Amino acid sequence: MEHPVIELEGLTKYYGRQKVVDGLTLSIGRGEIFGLIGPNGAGKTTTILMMLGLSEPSAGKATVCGIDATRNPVAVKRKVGYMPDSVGFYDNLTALENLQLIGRLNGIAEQEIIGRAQQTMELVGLADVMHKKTGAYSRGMKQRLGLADILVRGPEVMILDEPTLGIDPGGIQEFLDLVRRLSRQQGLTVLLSSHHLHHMQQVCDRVGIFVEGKLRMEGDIASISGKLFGQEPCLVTVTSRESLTGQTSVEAALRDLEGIQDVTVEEHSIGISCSTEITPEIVQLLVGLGIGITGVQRKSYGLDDIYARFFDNQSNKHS
Ligand SMILES: Nc1ncnc2c1ncn2[C@@H]1O[C@H](COP(=O)(O)OP(=O)(O)OP(=O)(O)O)[C@@H](O)[C@H]1O
Repeated sequence: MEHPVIELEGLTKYYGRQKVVDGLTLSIGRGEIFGLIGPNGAGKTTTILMMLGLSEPSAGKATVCGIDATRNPVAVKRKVGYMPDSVGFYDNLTALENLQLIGRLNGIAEQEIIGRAQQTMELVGLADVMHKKTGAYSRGMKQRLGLADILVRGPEVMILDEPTLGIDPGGIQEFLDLVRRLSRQQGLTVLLSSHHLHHMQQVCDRVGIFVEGKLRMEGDIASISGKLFGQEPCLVTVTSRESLTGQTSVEAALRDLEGIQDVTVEEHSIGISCSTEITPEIVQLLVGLGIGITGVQRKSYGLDDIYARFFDNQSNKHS
């Protein structure tokens, strides 16, 4: 990577004798959305705190926007907006007043504050409720206000720790869409931490799987999936309107296709495993045989499979 915005080199943290982060090396590029994925206690928050200069590494280095976070935490703070897993605001002030206060505390010129706060509320989709007291805000609204809190300071990097915690499913989708839109619009680099695989899959350009303080694997979902499941057969399931019971010619014809490994015919479905992607050939053949196809499904491997496979390997190693 040419000019990484976040660069971690051998980052290590001990708490007493417990090694919580273990030689973490990682680069994140400008405008990238990166997901640090790991179970509770993996060391995500500790890593984030070291990136912000709020916790001192036992070894290694965290550089953000070219600044050593440990040596110069104040300069890093100017470049990075951080949203902890629970965001606090003054409940008896309106959202706009809260945001103005944040602007003031961050040294934004008084004549600029109101305009900038209002503009930011529009950006995060809270313009119509900005005069409401934050005590009456839902968790999802507070998370949006958390983004506004970051954006009003004009950062280059956003670090969001478990941002989807406690938001309802519809709210999560909207929140993640918003993060992605903001990142793309403003060229913001985003680091999210989470143990919610599906959420990260929706928003991240690249993810790192982080377990027991170690980065076990990183890349985009497709490349991780390729590494883990590249040798796996393709699994295709075709469902039919008519009963396939006793139609031995269908099975025989499928078995003659190149790349077929196995065929299982049931009453209204055929399960096919193949060594390469030949779904179109399968469909063509079945249509040619006059089968009334009602559905075709190809198993694809997502983050859940990656995670499950990864932990399966882990538990095999430990057993
Ligand atoms: N200040 C501290 N002193 C001692 N141990 C700590 C401290 N902070 C964290 N730990 C321990 O370090 C490990 C990693 O914690 P960390 O909070 O970084 O994990 P995490 O991946 O963010 O998990 P979670 O999702 O639960 O927040 C845990 O075992 C935790 O108990």
